[in-house]
Amino acid sequence: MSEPSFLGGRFPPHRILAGWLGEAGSARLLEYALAAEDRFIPTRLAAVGKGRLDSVVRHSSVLKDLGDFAVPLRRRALALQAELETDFEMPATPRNSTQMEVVAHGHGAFYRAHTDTFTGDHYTPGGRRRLTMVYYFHREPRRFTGGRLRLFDLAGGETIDVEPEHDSLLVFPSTALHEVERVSCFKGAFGDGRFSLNIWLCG
Ligand SMILES: O=C(O)CCC(=O)C(=O)O
Ligand SMILES: [Fe+2]
Repeated sequence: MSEPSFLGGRFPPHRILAGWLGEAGSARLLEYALAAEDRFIPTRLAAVGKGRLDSVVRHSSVLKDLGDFAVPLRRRALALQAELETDFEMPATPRNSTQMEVVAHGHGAFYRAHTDTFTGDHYTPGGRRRLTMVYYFHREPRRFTGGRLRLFDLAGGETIDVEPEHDSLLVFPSTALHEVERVSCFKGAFGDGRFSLNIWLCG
C-alpha cells in the first residue's frame, strides 16, 4: 500500500491504490458498464424550477446492478478494511454490509460538496457508511476533462484534487467533505465518460 498522502492531519486520511484491478480486470468492468448503458438511470436528487427536474447537487447516472462483479469486488474491498481502519485510526468494526454502484459522469456531470454519511440519499437503505472507496475506470486515452475528486481539508478551506486515473482506487472516511469537479466530454459518447465504482463499507 502507498505511503499516507494526507498532510500533517490537515486533510482527512486518504489512500490512492494504483492498478487496483489490473489491466484485464479494469477492461472487463468497463466492458460490463458500456454494455449496460440502457440500464443506467439519472442520479438526480433535487427538483427546482417550474416542475422541471434539475440537478443542483449531483448530476450523473448510476447502475446499481454489478452482476457477477458484485461478489469478487466486495471481497476485494473487504480485504482492505482492517488495514485501512488502522491507517486511518478508525475504530475496527466487524465486517458488515457494503453498498456498491457504478456511476457514469458524462458531459456536464458533477457532484457538489457533500459527505457520504448523508442519509437523505434514497440510494442509502440503512447501514452507516464508514469507508468510501471510489474505483476509477474509463477508455484510454481519456476522452474527458475535469472530473477531479476534490477532498476538502478539515476546516473546509483548502483542497486536495485527485485525478480519476484509470484503474486506481481512492479511499477515505465517509465523513470527509468532497466533491466531483464538473466533467467536460463535449459531443462525447456515453462510453467516453468518467466511470467510477463506488463501494461503501458500512458498519
Ligand atoms: O466519483 C467520485 O470521485 C466520487 C463520487 C462521490 O462522491 C459519491 O458518489 O458519493
Ligand atoms: Fe461522495
